[in-house]
Amino acid sequence: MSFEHKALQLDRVSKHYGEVRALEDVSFELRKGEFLTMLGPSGSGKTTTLRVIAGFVEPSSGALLIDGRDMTGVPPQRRNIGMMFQDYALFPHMTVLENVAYPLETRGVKRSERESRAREMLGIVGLGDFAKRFPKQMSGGQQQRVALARALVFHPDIVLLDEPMAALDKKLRGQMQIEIMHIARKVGATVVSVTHDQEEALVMSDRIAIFRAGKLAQIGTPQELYTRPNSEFVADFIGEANLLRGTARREGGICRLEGAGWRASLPGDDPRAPAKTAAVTVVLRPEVIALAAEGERPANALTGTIEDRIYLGVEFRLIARLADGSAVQVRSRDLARISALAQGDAVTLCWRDEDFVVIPG
Ligand SMILES: Nc1ncnc2c1ncn2[C@@H]1O[C@H](COP(=O)(O)OP(=O)(O)OP(=O)(O)O)[C@@H](O)[C@H]1O
Repeated sequence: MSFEHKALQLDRVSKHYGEVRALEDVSFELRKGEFLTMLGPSGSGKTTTLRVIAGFVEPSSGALLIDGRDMTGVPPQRRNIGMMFQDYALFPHMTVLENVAYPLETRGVKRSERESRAREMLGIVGLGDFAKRFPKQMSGGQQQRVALARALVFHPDIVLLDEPMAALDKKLRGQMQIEIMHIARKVGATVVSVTHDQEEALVMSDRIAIFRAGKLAQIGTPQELYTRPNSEFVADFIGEANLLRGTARREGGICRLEGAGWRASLPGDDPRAPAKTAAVTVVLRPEVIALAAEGERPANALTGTIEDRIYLGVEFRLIARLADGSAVQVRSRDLARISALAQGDAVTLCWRDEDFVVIPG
């Protein structure tokens, strides 16, 4: 067994402001070098979690450990944490090099070493030639990389990013997401980021933590959250999801699932199969649904009528209306067959056993 410390551990952390439960029993751990993004609706507890880690907010209960050390009572300046916030607030009267060297100065590193380390970090963020400039002579993306260099230069245990891309335009944001991820990986930084941007979370993160009303709804790799969401909330929050309501019941060794206009089945020993008759919601991503072949009677199927068919170049978006009036979204590259369909046509759609998620209720 390895005794290496986790870079970060939150153990049942809660934060209450009077009646407001900003955080409730939040627990997770990060390995060294891991990149975690916190995602969730406004007011769900992301910023509070970031502040608890930084030490600006003391938890009401629970424990926070950084590199195995309990942080209770340790003030922010005594935690070895780098931060890059929305307004990355570079010092306007200092050169780029002085900005990056600043955290080393406050930590008592001597001048010659400060300068060489700041230069090295500027090289890593691709700004080796900009040391003598002032922030206002740099573009938004460059300024942001200076801020990142400043957050990383003192080899922090953890780097906190709060909406790091919010001030950038969409195109630059996409580039910077990849760049920041690469730089963090290169220096082996353990990163906790907060964003409202789902795509940003998917692009940058080793794992994503989804928050809902102060609680951790689910934490996992982007693929795990997308393919195995544990709730309707997570299914809806990451990507698009069709939610089919129905009932599951046992029939011999098989679990049959059924609702208005759809049916599916699972082997009885499949972990997704409920043990006894229960209300269920089936989650189907639009791209796992296909048109059934002529005359086929698939085990996992839904029948409906075509309501709309939208051509998007590489694929079609199909909207089918089920018997109970609910709509199902399909994304398909079966261009030839879908082109032949018209509004109001009856269709049978199908999907593979491994491509659906069953959620109780
Ligand atoms: N100092 C405070 N006093 C009282 N309530 C607070 C305080 N700080 C946060 N809260 C409340 O705690 C809850 C969680 O807030 P938090 O800022 O962590 O959410 P968030 O997920 O970061 O939201 P956003 O995406 O809008 O930034 C909210 O209901 C908020 O109003």
